[in-house]
Amino acid sequence: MVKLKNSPRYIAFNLLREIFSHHKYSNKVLTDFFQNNSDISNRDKTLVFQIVYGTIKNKILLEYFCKQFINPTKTKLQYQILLWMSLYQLYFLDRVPSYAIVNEAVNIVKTVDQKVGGFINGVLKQVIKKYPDQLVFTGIEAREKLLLENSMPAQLFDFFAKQYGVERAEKIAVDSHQTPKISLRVNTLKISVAEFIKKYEQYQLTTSAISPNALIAKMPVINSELLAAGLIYLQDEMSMKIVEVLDPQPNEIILDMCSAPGGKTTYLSQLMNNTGRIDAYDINQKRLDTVAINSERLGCHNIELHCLNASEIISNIQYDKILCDVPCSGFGVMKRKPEIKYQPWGSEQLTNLVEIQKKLLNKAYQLLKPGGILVYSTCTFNRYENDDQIKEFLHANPDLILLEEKQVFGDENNTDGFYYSKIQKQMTT
Ligand SMILES: C[S@@+](CC[C@H](N)C(=O)[O-])C[C@H]1O[C@@H](n2cnc3c(N)ncnc32)[C@H](O)[C@@H]1O
Repeated sequence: MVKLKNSPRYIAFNLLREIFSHHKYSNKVLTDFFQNNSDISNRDKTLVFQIVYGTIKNKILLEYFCKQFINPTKTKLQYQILLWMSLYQLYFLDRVPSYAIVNEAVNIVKTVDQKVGGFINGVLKQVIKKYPDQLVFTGIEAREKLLLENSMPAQLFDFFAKQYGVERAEKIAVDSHQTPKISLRVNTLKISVAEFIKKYEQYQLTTSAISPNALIAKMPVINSELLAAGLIYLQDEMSMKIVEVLDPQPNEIILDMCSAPGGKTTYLSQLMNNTGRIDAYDINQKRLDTVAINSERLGCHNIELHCLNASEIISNIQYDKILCDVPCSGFGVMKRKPEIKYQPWGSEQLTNLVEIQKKLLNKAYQLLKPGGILVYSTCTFNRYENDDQIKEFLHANPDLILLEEKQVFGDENNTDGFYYSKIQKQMTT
């Protein structure tokens, strides 16, 4: 039993249960787990990561094939999860023979309930008999195939199609299933981009067409010494672009209303060359601690942290510039966090987010000096959170001018999807 508890599949099963039962984010669950279990070998870590991430990424497809053999309404979620992850290993990973996958699934389920071993064994053997080599679709239409292949819930697809058209929704679905690039920001507080490229060519780096300080790596940098030394921050190119749109200058006083985990805050600091001051707020203390850790690692010394609901800031400061990078539905980062697709998105959840964003925007308006610049951004595709939100904001505050607005879709440059608008408060006459 001790052996089983250390097995990557048993670990993956438990992490997947946690993610699916409590709507948690896989990157957070995986990071926390590995931080608390540093004795796991790199090889086992990779397998756990592959099974967890691959099962989530392909959940709708795996569920579709499992349903041919079980009645999901009568099968507990945890047994379905075990079947999904077993099918993922059988048809997407080629390292392990099928009998080993079946045996281990049976042993895993026995730790939950001895009596269910036969059921899991039977289902998996039927699946292998029907699909000896690969999972094949029969008799389904193009739309259903697209949704299954990209594990896109039909309701979410229709939501995108209603707002942006069917063609765009199809691109969103396909992009949501791609593998994101390894994009990193060179911390020019410590090293220049040119020097970095020369010194670390083993990561097979290429420059970015989107940001001068971004590089794309072919080799993984996740466990590298570069992170520990604060030479890089793992950041999507579009996330960097948003900071560049705000265009922070040395010695300015800048407000960052929703700063955690600190990707944009520390980039602001970098572009200001550690001068001036950034007031960085976040409502969540644990997440704000991460901003502190990242700032320390990157050598950013012009950041003051405040744990508070930023829509309730009481201050006389009139900021030169404000970044309002609000909490949002996050549909632009589905290829990094595929579980976003399966959250129970209803009008209530989305309306709540829109209300929070509106309050943050209203506070930003109060705290922006005349002539000052505000950048509002989300990492999502949803007009209510994006262009409609800003239209209403501008309508309510006629002294604001829209300087720039953009909805970026992830397929355009294999980046995360983002929306931003750059707004200026007119000088009083
Ligand atoms: C999109 S994330 C920010 C990402 C960050 N700007 C970056 O680039 O690393 C949104 C953040 O807003 C925080 N948040 C949510 N509601 C808030 C509020 N009312 N006031 C301040 N922060 C809030 C969340 O805790 C979360 O960390």
